[in-house]
Amino acid sequence: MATDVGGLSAAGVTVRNLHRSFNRSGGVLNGLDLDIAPGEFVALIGRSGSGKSTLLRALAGLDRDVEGYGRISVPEQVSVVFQDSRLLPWKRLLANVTFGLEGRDAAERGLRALTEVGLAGRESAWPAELSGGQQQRAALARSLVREPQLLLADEPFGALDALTRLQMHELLRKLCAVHRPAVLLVTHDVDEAIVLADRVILLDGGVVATDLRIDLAQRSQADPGFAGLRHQLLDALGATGEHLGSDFIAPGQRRAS
Ligand SMILES: Nc1ncnc2c1ncn2[C@@H]1O[C@H](COP(=O)(O)OP(=O)(O)OP(=O)(O)O)[C@@H](O)[C@H]1O
Repeated sequence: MATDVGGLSAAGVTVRNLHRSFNRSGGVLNGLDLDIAPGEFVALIGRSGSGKSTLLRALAGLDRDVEGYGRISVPEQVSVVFQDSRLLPWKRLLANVTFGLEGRDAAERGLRALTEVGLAGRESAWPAELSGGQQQRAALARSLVREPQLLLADEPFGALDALTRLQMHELLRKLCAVHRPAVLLVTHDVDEAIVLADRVILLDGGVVATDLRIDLAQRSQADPGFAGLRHQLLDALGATGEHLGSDFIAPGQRRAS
């Protein structure tokens, strides 16, 4: 994967002219350009099949075939969180969080990370003993213990109930304020995107079709600017009124897990 993009910050993300197709029926990514500054939180939305996960996998280095179809520059330290926690069921929590971590202070760092995500005292638990929300907290701890410069998250809260999602939003915001990674969050939830991100980008036709900066005084639906941003994004998705589809989440809806 290319890492030299003309002296741009190594702590940010730069994508230039990225193409990806899986068969002859056309491209999923069609010359996509994207920049994410160090410490910036970007939410990625788009209809089902618009290529969100394809882009995330390319940035994560999980799609080797994407090489040669554009230029990608990501920081050295990248962590990925998925919808399911992907904890190893045969390892206790601390061992999961520190898996692959080097250094004599690995356990100490792991315990600190577990405390940060609200799982202090659960280091000896097996993953199966945790709720879905707790497992996602552990997945966040496993990511952040590596001090990533870039956190890639593919619908990390998609399988959680509404209340747990709200708690996870709080947690993620707090963790990002402390650790300051650049973040790319794939989500179907427009509200989640607005509440969490500095910028929301919409993928359509294999390119960034909308790029909206979020400047809310308070990060909640109570902010007077919230409804306008939501309407703008739903409009861009073609999701208002009779065109409301089922492949993303409109206000008041929650995706079934
Ligand atoms: N490994 C693969 N082989 C063949 N086709 C693929 C592969 N990965 C993705 N695709 C296709 O590429 C398109 C984009 O898929 P992708 O998963 O990136 O979309 P998405 O926007 O993340 O969708 P969703 O919101 O439903 O998760 C889809 O048509 C999908 O079938």
